[in-house]
Amino acid sequence: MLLQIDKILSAPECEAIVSAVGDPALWRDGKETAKGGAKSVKSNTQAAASAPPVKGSVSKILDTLRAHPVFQAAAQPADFIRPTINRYSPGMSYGDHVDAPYINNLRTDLSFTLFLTDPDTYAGGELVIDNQGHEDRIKGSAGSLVLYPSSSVHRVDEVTTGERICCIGWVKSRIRSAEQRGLLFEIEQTLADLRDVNAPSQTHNRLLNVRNNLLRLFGE
Ligand SMILES: O=C(O)CCC(=O)C(=O)O
Ligand SMILES: [Fe+2]
Repeated sequence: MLLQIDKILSAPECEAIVSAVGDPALWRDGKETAKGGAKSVKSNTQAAASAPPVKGSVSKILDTLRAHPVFQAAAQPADFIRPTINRYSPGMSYGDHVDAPYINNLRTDLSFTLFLTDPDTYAGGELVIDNQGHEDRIKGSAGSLVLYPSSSVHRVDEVTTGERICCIGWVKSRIRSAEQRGLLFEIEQTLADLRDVNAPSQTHNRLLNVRNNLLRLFGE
């Protein structure tokens, strides 16, 4: 399942992060963290994770994701893995590749890209995800996020003008099976619908109990 969530961060929050990581001394060659075939097709820069402004920005982003009900329901995060602020300047791209199955000894179930710069400010830079032979091409507004299975072949098309800055990362989910995670997400959305129509609390609680018991059954 590919999911886009809008307005995870506001425009001023995105601008604040982009300016916090603006010092050129913070940026490293993205090849440093790529493995195998991905290394040869990766051309971007990444903000040094240990630098205080980068740490602060990433921790704000992770706090926001943990508190976001739709992200939480769709990803069921057990761990966030190597969240990274990346940047594509003109001429940079990341060709077709697959992400490593384990990063820092944690299984990568889901990948995310949180766009920090507005799509009007750069040309190119689409995130292109293979979806059973069909290509999903995503260029989100600043503050929006795309969540996709880490098992998909994907790439970032060349940026030709401007700068594409994003926070990317991986999630180890409490629910390993994408099918089970998808069913739980459907239930979660139905719970939200029941709340919207002020369904009797007994009805809501019964479905909530099914959700909770499936979490116990499917969770690791
Ligand atoms: O920048 C992106 O949207 C994705 C980057 C990516 O695929 C990666 O770093 O593995
Ligand atoms: Fe990737």
